Amino acid sequence: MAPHAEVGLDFSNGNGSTITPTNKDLFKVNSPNVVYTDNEIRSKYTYRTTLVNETADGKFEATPKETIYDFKVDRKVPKTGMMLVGWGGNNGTTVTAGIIANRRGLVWETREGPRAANYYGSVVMGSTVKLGTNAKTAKDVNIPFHDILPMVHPNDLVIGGWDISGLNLAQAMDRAAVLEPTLKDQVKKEMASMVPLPSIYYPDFIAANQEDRADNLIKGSKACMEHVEQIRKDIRDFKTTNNLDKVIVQWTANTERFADLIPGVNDTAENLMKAIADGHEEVAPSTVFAVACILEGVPFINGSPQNTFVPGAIELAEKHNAFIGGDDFKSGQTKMKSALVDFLISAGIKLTSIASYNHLGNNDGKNLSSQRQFRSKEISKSNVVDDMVEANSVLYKKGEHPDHTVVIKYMPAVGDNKRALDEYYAEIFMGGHQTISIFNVCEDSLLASPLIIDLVVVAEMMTRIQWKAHSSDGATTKDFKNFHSVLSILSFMLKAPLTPPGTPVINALAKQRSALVNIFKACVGLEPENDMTLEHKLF
Ligand SMILES: NC(=O)c1ccc[n+]([C@@H]2O[C@H](COP(=O)([O-])OP(=O)(O)OC[C@H]3O[C@@H](n4cnc5c(N)ncnc54)[C@H](O)[C@@H]3O)[C@@H](O)[C@H]2O)c1
Ligand SMILES: O=P([O-])([O-])O[C@@H]1[C@@H](O)[C@H](O)[C@@H](O)[C@H](O)[C@@H]1O
Repeated sequence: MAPHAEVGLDFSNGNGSTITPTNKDLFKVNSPNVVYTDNEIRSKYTYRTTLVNETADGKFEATPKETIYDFKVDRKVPKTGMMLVGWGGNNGTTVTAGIIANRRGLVWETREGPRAANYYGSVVMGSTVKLGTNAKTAKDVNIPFHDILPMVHPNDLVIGGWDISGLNLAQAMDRAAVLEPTLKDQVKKEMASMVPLPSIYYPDFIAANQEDRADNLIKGSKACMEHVEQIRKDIRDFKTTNNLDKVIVQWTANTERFADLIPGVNDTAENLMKAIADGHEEVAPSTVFAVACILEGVPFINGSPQNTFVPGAIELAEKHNAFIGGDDFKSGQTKMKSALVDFLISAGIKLTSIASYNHLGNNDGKNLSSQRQFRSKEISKSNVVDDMVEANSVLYKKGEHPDHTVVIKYMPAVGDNKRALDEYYAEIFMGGHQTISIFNVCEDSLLASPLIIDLVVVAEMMTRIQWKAHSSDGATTKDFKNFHSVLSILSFMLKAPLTPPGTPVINALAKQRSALVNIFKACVGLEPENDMTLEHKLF
């Protein structure tokens, strides 16, 4: 019997043998539940959970549950384009220069001596995951995250995008004042040839202080179908010109004010499309970009905190089986918060207040100096503790939560080098208190740029993973399906993770990373990392 027939994965390359992984794969899973061919990795994965029922006397009954999934991964790594909205900004210019520097293996002089290009801060390119334990030594074997599945390499990304400012990327990089001159000198020729496409500009959605850079515009100051169609054409032209297989679009433009949620305007896909056609004032530029990408079948990720994905946009994505993700890159202060709060509360320490202040002097800070744009950021920076607090009914009564204040001030002098000051105040054993004070200098764009890379690489990978479930009688649904349109798997990189409607939001950083790693491991038939290490305890 073919080694895999017994698990319903009888899959050969037509001449009766199953092709093993090519030598470019760092590892091969040796399992009857995993089949490799030239084009695909197929796995059969048993997902184990526990269903809990509350009994009449207020106790719980826990019942283990097993669901078997088939996963299919397309192994062909596509030629991929990354189009950034706000390409001429601090993040856009920095991530572009960073990828060029890595692609060319650049080294540049600094006061502390030579520095070489790297992808530090990228979970995909800079972290490792545990593959298993060495059969002989029983020591952990850890491999680069990027090698778990056949992912796009950032060096191969073709980069483009839009900006309301017409500066070329070299001029914009100088304006951003993020990178060392000795590095800029080595990439500026290539970046000078990069010019952002004109974009849509609806003044009421970003701070008035942004108007002076708005000189590269598509005609029209409110939503219309012409804007949607122009953006779709831009994407198609970029794909054709660069002979791309895939394009992923990310919003790294300015933070917009929240859009009002209005029944009949943005509550359904149909109403949103009608609102755009009617030029409704409440449709934001970021939502127009999201709609254009959904209609074009291109994943769209929102790196800013505004509510781009109004209910109508989410419904439209679901209808078109298109991928969306967001919101708001989780780069410095909030990433620290989502780890520290998880540590304190899961250690049984009762966090009672969080004071979260920062000042920065880049254009993002300038835009956020306007109250309505700041409010978008205040929301995304404040909600990040909710799940951890609600999960601990020992420390917190229902509805009880720590005091939490977020302050952001614009101080031009410090530029992109944001100063974050946090105080965490907690109740500890027998009426004691613990005060944790953190001073965190975040070079904001150097922290955000690797997240832009992670979001593109993971989102693209998700377009090549499909699944189907085995029913209790062992039958499976006929066709493979995509993951849900809302890519909540991206949450590790985002402050306010967008999740499928009605599903829980997980902000705890360790849980977010665990979900990302273990879903990718499941796609090659590997068990989730559980850290029990029984092999080191039971002997
Ligand atoms: N650490 C970080 O840098 C960080 C972390 C989390 C979130 N963010 C968010 O990422 C976004 C970008 O940050 P940044 O520091 O690069 O800001 P930035 O102001 O330097 O860049 C934003 C760019 O967007 C352009 N722009 C504005 N409206 C546009 C539109 N409608 N179409 C196309 N371009 C438009 C601007 O001209 C500017 O070049 C902001 O929303 C910010 O809040 C940044
Ligand atoms: O990611 P993080 O460091 O918590 O949050 C940051 C804010 O503190 C900062 O003021 C803002 O300009 C950045 O866009 C970013 O959102």
